[in-house]
Amino acid sequence: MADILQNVMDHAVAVARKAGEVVREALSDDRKVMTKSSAVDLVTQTDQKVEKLIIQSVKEKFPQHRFIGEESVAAGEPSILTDDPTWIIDPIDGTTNFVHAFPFVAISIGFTINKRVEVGVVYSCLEDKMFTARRGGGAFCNGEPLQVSDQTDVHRSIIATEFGSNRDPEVVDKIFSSLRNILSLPVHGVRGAGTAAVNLSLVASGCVEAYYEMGMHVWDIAAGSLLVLEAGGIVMDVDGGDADLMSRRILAANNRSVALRLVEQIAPYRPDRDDVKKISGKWW
Ligand SMILES: O=P([O-])([O-])O[C@@H]1[C@H](O)[C@H](O)[C@@H](O)[C@H](O)[C@H]1O
Ligand SMILES: [Mg+2]
Ligand SMILES: [Mg+2]
Repeated sequence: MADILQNVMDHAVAVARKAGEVVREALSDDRKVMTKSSAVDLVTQTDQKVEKLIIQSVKEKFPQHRFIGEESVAAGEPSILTDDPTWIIDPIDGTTNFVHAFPFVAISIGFTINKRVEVGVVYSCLEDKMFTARRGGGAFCNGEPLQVSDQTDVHRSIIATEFGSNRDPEVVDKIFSSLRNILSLPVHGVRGAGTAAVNLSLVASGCVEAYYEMGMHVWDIAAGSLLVLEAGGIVMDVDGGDADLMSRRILAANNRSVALRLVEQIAPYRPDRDDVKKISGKWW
């Protein structure tokens, strides 16, 4: 098992680096923008090209492994997590940033066995930061070990979150209700990098104390959640319950005391799960 996981890690890092090159080059091209679940859920040909590149390369090396890839799911592939070895891929996390050349864009690759993330690689390709984690083996950025912040007081914390791409009025109300509660605690600040994977790497790096979101997908958080755990942090549901990769809800924090103060402030809602087939023939 140990050797397999090392091979997986090495391959994930190599292919993420290659994908990052493609993304960086594409920044100088015209970016034709298409939409998916809503008018602000963007996708480009580069997202699709990079996902193909990653899946093809992994298939050659690990022909038995399964995949859950953001753009494959958008094209109709199922998004079901099984006990089999599975690569969970977000070819461009931060597509809106990519479209606008806002400088945080990541390739996120998580690898699960028995539905548990064993390897996580987040390549923040415009910063050239390669974040890596193996379960039980620590978290690293460009080879340097990561450690979450030791702040226990939420009032002295920075909290990361995102607005996502769901503009239903009830969802927007919940987002603002959580934000108002958290800002008024008060906290030192609220930030959002525009990519869930980078937000998680910021928690792992100790630059922000926590990140929460509802509505993101398993490919946004699979790799980054392991970074946080391996840097000494915790990952849970936004209501304080157990984390569930497919629930589209996450609260990742440096420690339990900060996390539980946030649980009290977050107005929760339940997006459709990643593993629930909503419309026949389409997995959203
Ligand atoms: O679409 P994408 O750019 O891969 O991923 C999105 C980003 O992570 C964004 O920060 C988050 O708010 C969304 O929920 C994600 O879907
Ligand atoms: Mg994403
Ligand atoms: Mg993406």
